Amino acid sequence: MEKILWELVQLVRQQSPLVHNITNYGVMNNTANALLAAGASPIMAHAKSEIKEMIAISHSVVINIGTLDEYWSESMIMAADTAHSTGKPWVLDPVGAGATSFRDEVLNRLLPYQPTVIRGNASEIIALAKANITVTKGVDSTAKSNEAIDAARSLAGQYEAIVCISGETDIILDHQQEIFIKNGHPLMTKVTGLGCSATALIGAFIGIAENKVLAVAAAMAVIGIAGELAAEESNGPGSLQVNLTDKLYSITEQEFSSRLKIERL
Ligand SMILES: Nc1ncnc2c1ncn2[C@@H]1O[C@H](COP(=O)(O)OP(=O)(O)OP(=O)(O)O)[C@@H](O)[C@H]1O
Ligand SMILES: Cc1ncsc1CCO
Ligand SMILES: [Mg+2]
Repeated sequence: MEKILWELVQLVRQQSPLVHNITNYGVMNNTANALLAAGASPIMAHAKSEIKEMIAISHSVVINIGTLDEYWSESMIMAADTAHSTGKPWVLDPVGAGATSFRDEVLNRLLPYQPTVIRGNASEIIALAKANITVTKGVDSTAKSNEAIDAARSLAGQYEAIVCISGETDIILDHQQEIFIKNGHPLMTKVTGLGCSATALIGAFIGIAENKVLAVAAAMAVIGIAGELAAEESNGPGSLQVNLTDKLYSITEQEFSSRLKIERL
């Protein structure tokens, strides 16, 4: 497994996929830098007048609703529609799902365009499944991670999507398989938008890999391991952000393979 995932890390470096991002103001810069450091080529663009042409030349699309507004939500829906109808892989980051009815309405309009991947933290994945009125399965008040897995399974089944729940353990699943990755560092939660960077990296990996589940696993593994390596050299969140970008750029096969903590069911 290390070998296959490492080959995907190398493939992103060699092929430098163009990743079209409609993402949020909070993370636009660090997300673009994470993509560049990993070897991909980012383009941040949200004007409705250029969405279709931009998607035509891109390998994949990232839609992140972090700083949603009325104009951007229309761009996102147009982008999701275009990606879906032209067969471009796309990833949805449902930032703040469940926080407001506006977010939930926009998410419910995006989901029918069948994201290739949905990546959120546990509470976002739970909220997304709850907000989705066509989901018949209720969400039990059991332990949080189990609840997120049920929500993720439900979303994966309904939209034929791969769902990734990030956190201490990253869980990646589709209707057939579940992968658990236990890399990363708690300090990563003190830097804004590392989840958004993870989503953007997923965009890069699904843009070039045939096997989309392994693509998501490779993206989550590389950011988790880069985060661990970076945390060991950092004094706090500020230096972690900088060191993590450097590690995404410089990570070696030896570092990747010796640290990877993965389980596949
Ligand atoms: N407690 C933890 N221990 C180790 N790694 C963690 C922990 N929490 C998060 N991570 C890692 O941090 C990265 C971001 O995941 P997180 O779940 O914090 O995203 P998020 O909540 O969407 O963040 P944001 O909204 O700020 O972008 C992932 O690579 C994840 O594996
Ligand atoms: C802090 C913040 N607010 C909206 S988006 C964002 C970045 C983390 O998702
Ligand atoms: Mg997030």
